[in-house]
Parts: sequence; structure tokens; C-alpha cells
Amino acid sequence: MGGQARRPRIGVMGGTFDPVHHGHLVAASEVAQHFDLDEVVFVPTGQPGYKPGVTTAEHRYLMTVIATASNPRFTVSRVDIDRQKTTFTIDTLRDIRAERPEAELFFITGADAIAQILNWKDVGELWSLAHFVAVSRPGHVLTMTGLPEQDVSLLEVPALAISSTDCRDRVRRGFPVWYLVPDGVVQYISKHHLYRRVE
Ligand SMILES: Nc1ncnc2c1ncn2[C@@H]1O[C@H](COP(=O)(O)OP(=O)(O)OP(=O)(O)O)[C@@H](O)[C@H]1O
Ligand SMILES: O=C(O)c1ccc[n+]([C@@H]2O[C@H](COP(=O)([O-])O)[C@@H](O)[C@H]2O)c1
Repeated sequence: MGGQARRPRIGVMGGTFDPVHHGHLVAASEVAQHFDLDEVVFVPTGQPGYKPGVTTAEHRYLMTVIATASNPRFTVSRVDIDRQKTTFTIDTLRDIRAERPEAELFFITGADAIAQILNWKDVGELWSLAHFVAVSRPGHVLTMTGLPEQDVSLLEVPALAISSTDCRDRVRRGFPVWYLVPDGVVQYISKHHLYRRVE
């Protein structure tokens, strides 16, 4: 008789993705490689209460679908978009767990996000739903200070000094975002005239 079947290992990459860029994709790819993940689910936020004035969820969702389409291990979930409430990671992880009860979950964040996690909703329960993996990000210190060692891992990834804020700013000022975001996302931004006006 064989041993126990291996539980699927699923990464969850939450973000506003306004727009999704190569920093997000490299972070997900590196964590997938390092933690032997079978899949990484990108979860665009619905209404991030802490970030006012973000682009319509459907545009952010579609850009994320375009950006991840060529990777057979990357998928996109609508759980946060369809919830129609302010997005909190506790709800994201409960919903993904309900859909995939057999899986081990790994929530992926950047160094800036993990530094704030102790202020997130129901943080005490978050640790029981997923293992958290925080990746390095230029301009931010990656540290375990205050975090539970058994529930959080840190990972150095190739440094990409890209942010969605900078991409939006570049489009608004007429600068290119080629090679900062996937080609299809460049075309999508142009086709839908995103980021041209200050909201
Ligand atoms: N260049 C990057 N390197 C590593 N991690 C990143 C990078 N950019 C974003 N992340 C991480 O990806 C997740 C989603 O980020 P988000 O969608 O807010 O992008 P952002 O570039 O930080 O956006 P904004 O500039 O609008 O705040 C967060 O956990 C964030 O820390
Ligand atoms: O749950 C919370 O309280 C919470 C507060 C801030 C951010 N988050 C999550 O962190 C992820 C990255 O968020 P952001 O704002 O950097 O795009 C995204 O999945 C958010 O839902 C979660």
C-alpha cells in the first residue's frame, strides 16, 4: 500500500493589482518554486477600504487574467470581487479554504504588506488558515519582528523596483509601461484609457 496522498499546496496572492505588474508575477513565481506549490491563485481585492479611488474591480480582474494566462499554474479568483463588501484577508482565506478544503494554503505578501499584518482584521485567526510567505521588495525592510515564527517565512526574490502607483503615474504622464507590466496589460490599459485622468 502507498503512503498518504500529498495535499495540494496552493499559493494565494492577494492584491489590488491596479495594475498587476512584473513585481507581483515574479513574487508568485519565486514562492511557487521555493515552496513547491501546485498552483498560485491571484485574488484581486473587491473594495479595499484602506485604498480609496481604485480602478473598477472588473478592469483589475481582467488585467490579472491577461497577465497570468500564459502560466499553467497561475489562476485568478473572483471571491473578493464577488463578496460586495470591504475586502479583508480573513474572508479571502475562509472562502478559498471552503472551495479547496483539502489544500495547504500559502498566503503571499510583499515586505510592505507583511509589516502591516498585525493590524489586519482577525489577525489571530489568520495564522490558522494559511502559512504566510513574505517576499523582499526594494525600499522595504523584510523582517520577522513581532511575527509568529512557525506561521511566517521570509523569501528573498529578484529585486524589481516596480509599483502599481508608479505604473499609474507613468501612464498619466505619457511615459511607457512596456516591460514593467505584461504586454497584454499595456494594451488593455491603452484600449480602455485607464489611468489617464486623476480620479
Ligand atoms: N515589486 C514588488 N516586489 C515584491 N512584492 C510586491 C511588489 N509589488 C507589490 N508586491 C506585493 O504584492 C501584493 C499586492 O500589491 P499591490 O497590488 O498593492 O501592488 P503595489 O505595487 O504595492 O500597489 P500600489 O503602488 O498601488 O500600492 C502586496 O503584498 C505587495 O507587497
Ligand atoms: O485583512 C486586512 O485587514 C487587510 C488589510 C490590508 C491589506 N490586506 C490584504 O493584503 C493584500 C495586499 O493589499 P494591497 O493593499 O497591498 O494591495 C490584499 O490581499 C489585501 O486584501 C488585508
